[in-house]
Amino acid sequence: MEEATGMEVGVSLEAGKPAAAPWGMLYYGVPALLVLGALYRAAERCWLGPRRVAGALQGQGLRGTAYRFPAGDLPENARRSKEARAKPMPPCHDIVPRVAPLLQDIVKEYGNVCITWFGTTPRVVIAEPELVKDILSNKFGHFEKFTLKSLGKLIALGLASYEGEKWARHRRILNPAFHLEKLKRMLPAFSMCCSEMIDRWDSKLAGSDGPFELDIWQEFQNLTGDVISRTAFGSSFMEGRRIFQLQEEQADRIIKTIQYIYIPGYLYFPTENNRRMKENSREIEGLLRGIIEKRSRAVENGELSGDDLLGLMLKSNMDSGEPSNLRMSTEDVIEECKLFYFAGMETTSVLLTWTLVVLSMHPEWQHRAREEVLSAFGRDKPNFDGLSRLKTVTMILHEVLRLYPPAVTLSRRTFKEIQIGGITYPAGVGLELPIILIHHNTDVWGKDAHEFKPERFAEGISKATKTNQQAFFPFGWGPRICIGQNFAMLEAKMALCVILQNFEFQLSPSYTHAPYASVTLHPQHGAQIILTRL
Ligand code: HEM
Repeated sequence: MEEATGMEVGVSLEAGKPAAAPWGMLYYGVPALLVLGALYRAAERCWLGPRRVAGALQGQGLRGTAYRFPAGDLPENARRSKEARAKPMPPCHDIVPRVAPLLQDIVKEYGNVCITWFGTTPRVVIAEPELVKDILSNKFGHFEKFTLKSLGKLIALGLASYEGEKWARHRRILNPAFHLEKLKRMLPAFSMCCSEMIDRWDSKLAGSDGPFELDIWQEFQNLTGDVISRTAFGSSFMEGRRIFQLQEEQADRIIKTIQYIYIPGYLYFPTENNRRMKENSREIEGLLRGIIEKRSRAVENGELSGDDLLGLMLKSNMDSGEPSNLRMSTEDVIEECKLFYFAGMETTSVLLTWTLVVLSMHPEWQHRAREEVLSAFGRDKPNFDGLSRLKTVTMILHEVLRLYPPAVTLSRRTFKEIQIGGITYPAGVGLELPIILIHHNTDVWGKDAHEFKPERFAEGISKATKTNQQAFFPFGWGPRICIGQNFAMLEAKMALCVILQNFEFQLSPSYTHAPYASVTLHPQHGAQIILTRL
């Protein structure tokens, strides 16, 4: 079979006339130009653009890793993390070499501000607390969040991923739901979930008083899942639970995907994992739509909206004074509800898990915390004012958040050209803010930075560092600081108080200390604790 030529096409188009040379040029020329254009765009995206940006930064003295086509440092990071995960670590709090081995080495070699490669994109690591604070403060709107929108849609968009006016509007609407006054009204829900957890633990005793072993990582995921289902959806608690179970599966599937995300269109590949993620996403959205539409009708009819996050959000949306086209739509509310789970459930269970592990390693602090709790509440249910006054418990939680920050790193991107620490960054540069490295920096926290010393927080957060500088960012900083931080601290205090009132705990011989960074800072092999009834 002969190859088609431009002439033949010319003949067919021109009804028998001999084809002229321009038709042949058109036939070959247009596709060739299209292919060249696509190749140029790909080269610009994967090679020329990144090299230009990196060159501009290196020209100002920034050092870092060399670009390796096409995935940058991602494969090396995956390899180093896998290697670190293969070995447990001694039961101490110097966890950075295990949790972020490559990041630690890069910063050691190239300094606190240095270049790494996230796939084809240069990313500057900024491990200087003052610079991190400036970036997160975002005074002049020079930074935006670095989110992968395609993945975001499968997990949750919502407040955490928006920018500009949309973010400001959603933050205004959501803020009232997290006011202390509203949280106070959620306390009975926190308390009920904690009591149910204690009842579950008691049922494991099966009539004996003897010690028993539990994986508290699982227990706290159940607890915080219950708390967020109850506080987000109130009476629709059981449907909420189903939604959050699906969300949990979704999170596991996303983690499997993330290492391939630099491959263009990877999410559209017909893999089993991709198919299940899309199915889950549809089911979650369908269930949420049902709950939201029912509740929206009730709010519009002036019925009680309820004290749960959904009701408060719908009420605040209706009272916002915004014209109806600027209020949150059902789609918007769906994304915010999905986000509550991701932002609020896992982070708090991580905090509680490491708190029990650390208090098992440091029984003297467990004892001090119990004394404080018993003198504040005896065996009664903890109340809002009492919880707000706890000093030792707060110091302990802060020290755990410092050593084991649930969100290990934060990221941003320059939106406009900007100077940071004497370096001019063009627009579009990714920034990685390694909270865990800053929290473990001996120059900032002193030689004992890797030790558990809650007393460093005795005079408050601002006096906790050696240098008196702000270097404690477990909830972020600036306008995008965690909207749920008071919610999380209240929930963690309530759970810890109830546990201290009822049980003494220590590490099980089967426990292996193995923190690792998944979406948040997980215990790789669970957290087996032995509990003894008091
Ligand atoms: C110990 C528990 C928690 C930790 C450590 C934590 C940590 C964080 C951090 C570091 C950020 C800032 C992210 C950034 O700047 O890129 C953030 C934002 C956020 N958190 Fe939390 N969080 C916790 C609990 C919660 C809870 C309980 C909720 C809700 C029920 C929540 C909802 C959010 C939301 C909606 C945002 C986005 C705020 C915005 O962009 O305006 N978080 N969280």
